[in-house]
Formats: sequence, structure tokens, C-alpha cells
Amino acid sequence: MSTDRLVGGAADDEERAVEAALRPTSLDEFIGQDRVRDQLGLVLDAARARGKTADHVLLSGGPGLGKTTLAMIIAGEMGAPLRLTSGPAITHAGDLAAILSSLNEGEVLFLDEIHRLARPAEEMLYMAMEDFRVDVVVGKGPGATAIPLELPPFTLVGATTRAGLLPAPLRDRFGFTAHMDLYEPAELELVLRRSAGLLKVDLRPDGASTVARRSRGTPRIANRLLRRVRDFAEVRGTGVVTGPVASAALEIYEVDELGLDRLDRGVLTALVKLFGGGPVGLSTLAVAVGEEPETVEVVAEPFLVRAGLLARTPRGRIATPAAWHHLGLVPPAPAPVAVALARQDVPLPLDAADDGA
Ligand SMILES: Nc1ncnc2c1ncn2[C@@H]1O[C@H](COP(=O)(O)OP(=O)(O)OP(=O)(O)O)[C@@H](O)[C@H]1O
Repeated sequence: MSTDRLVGGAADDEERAVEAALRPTSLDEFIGQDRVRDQLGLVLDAARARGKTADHVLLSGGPGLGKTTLAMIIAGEMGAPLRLTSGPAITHAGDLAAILSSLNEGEVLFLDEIHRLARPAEEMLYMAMEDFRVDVVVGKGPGATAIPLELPPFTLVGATTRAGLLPAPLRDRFGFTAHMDLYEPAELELVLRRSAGLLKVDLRPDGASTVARRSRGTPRIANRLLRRVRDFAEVRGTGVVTGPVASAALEIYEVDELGLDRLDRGVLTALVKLFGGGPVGLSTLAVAVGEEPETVEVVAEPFLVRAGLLARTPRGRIATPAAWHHLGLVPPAPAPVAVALARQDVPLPLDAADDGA
């Protein structure tokens, strides 16, 4: 599956190293997500006032929206060390027991991709979260014995892109759950201005708004586009990032004014030009764009759906009128019978509505 996209949400190790310099370190510096920030601020203030470790926190939201950043901020605000791990890194319950038993009092454990935790480890986590205790199994077969091990109080910060996949018993053990939404362009402009200051980029207001509008509501993508636009401004210009400079740079990288890249546009173009706007099945659509169905479904579709350009229906994918307009085309008029019936305010007969279903 292709993941090396300029507008992809995930980051590789190299990018994470660059990102470290751009991370806000306190709740005050964290931009946007006002509701989450206010509520989390209260949770942390209350814990500090009581002199206790903070409740366990679950953060859900797409990649690059700031979950790791918030976990670091939680640890920073509580004056506690942070330990980072992830669901896929814990293959056995024993791995988790080793991590938990080495935590110090008050420490914050960040468990990324918590929905990918193996079942036995997940069950161990239930008890650890609720009673600060784990049962370590020693030996095998009939002679195996469970030795209870007390843990110091700690705060678990779980992160997931798929909150719906978490079993209820796990979800219920978090004292505070925050869903992180996509950022508004105005918020991303603030992110960009902050990053430009840290990276010493001369970013003008029209440059910031051009990059923000193409960043798919995601700070990681905004910061990444900023670095590419800076390269262009330095090599082909005077280093100043204005709106026209940002547009010219992003045109070279094939990121259009909605933040769609070549794959996104390929999907929409196939849908509209080859299949008359759909409905068409995922695998047929994937063959038409020369990609794996999973790539189309996981990499391109979520943003196209969110941007109101593509809809998933039981009969297949369809392009919305906005998709046609975005490609500079006129959407087909609705069938005359539907228009006539709509004018008379008569509900569409069932057999007509289901036509071709
Ligand atoms: N609210 C914000 N204000 C400023 N910068 C932000 C904000 N949220 C995220 N960023 C920046 O975006 C980048 C990605 O954030 P982060 O790594 O926290 O995302 P994530 O949700 O943990 O992603 P993943 O799920 O892929 O691990 C970081 O460089 C971070 O500094």
C-alpha cells in the first residue's frame, strides 16, 4: 500500500525526528481542539490539586492530529516522566507486565494504537488500570501459578485512530475520553505561523492561508507542506512564502487547492469519467486507477468522503456533484421522472427509488 504521500497522515521515523522540534510543550501552546484542551486542563488541574496521578486518558482521532503531542503535554503538565509504547509492539502479556512493573509512581504511559493490543495483554491492562495490579503467570501448563504484583499508581494515555474498535470494558476504564477532530483552516494557520517562527521561515499571511487550506485539517500535513514550500521559496525565489509562492510550490508537488493529490484525483476522475459518477464497486474502481483496493479505501477515500466529494453507498462508490465541479465538469441532471415527481412534491415510487439496486 502506498503511504509515502505528501498529504498522507502517517509519519516515518525521519519525519518524527523533524516533528519533535515543532511540538507544543504545554496546553497553552497547543492550538485548536478547544473543548479537548479545556476538559483536559480541568482533569489535570484537579489531579494536581489533590496531589494524585491523573485519571487514564483515551485520545481518539486520525493520524497527525496531535495525540502524541498531547500525551507529552500531559506528562509535562504533571511533572512526570513519559514512557512510550504501542499496541503492535506488545506481542505478549509478558511484554506489558515488564513495562508496567518498571513504571515509577505518577509516570505517564503512552500506548499508541491501543486498538491493536493482543487480547491477553488487553485483559492484563484492565486490572492494571483499575486496581494497579497485574497477575504475572509463572510456569506453564497445570503447574502454572499467578503471582499478583502491585503497581505504583500511573496514568495511561491510550491513543487510537479507531475508537469504535475498542472493546467496551477497555473504553470504560478511561476516566476521560477525548475525540480529536480535524482542524479548521484558521487553526492550521496558527500552527503554521508557530512552526514558521521555529523554523525561521518568512511566512506571509496569504502564504499561511494557502498552505492551511490544502492541509486536510491536519497539523502534521500543514507542517510537512510548509517544509516543501520553504524549499521552493529558497531555491526558486527569495525565501519569502507568499500565497502565489505557496500555490506554485504545491502545484509542483501536485497538491491541489483542496489538498487532493494525484491518487485522490485519479479516483474521482475514474469515478466520473469511466463510470458516469457511479455507483461502482471498490475493486472495479481500484483496477481503474491501478491501485490495490485497500489503498483506495484506506488512503484516498476517508478524506474524499469527509470533503463531500465521494459517498459510499450499499451499491458502491458515487461521486457527489461537488466532485464533478472540482474536476471542472458539470454533474448530470437527475433523471426527469425524479425531477417531475419532486416538483409535485410526490414521494418517489419505491420501485423507481430502488431502480437498479
Ligand atoms: N494542536 C497542535 N498545535 C500545534 N502543533 C501540533 C498540534 N497538533 C499536532 N501538532 C504537530 O503535528 C505533528 C504531528 O502531531 P502528533 O505526532 O502529536 O500526531 P499524532 O496524532 O500522535 O499522530 P500519529 O497517530 O500518527 O502518531 C507534530 O509535529 C506536532 O507538533
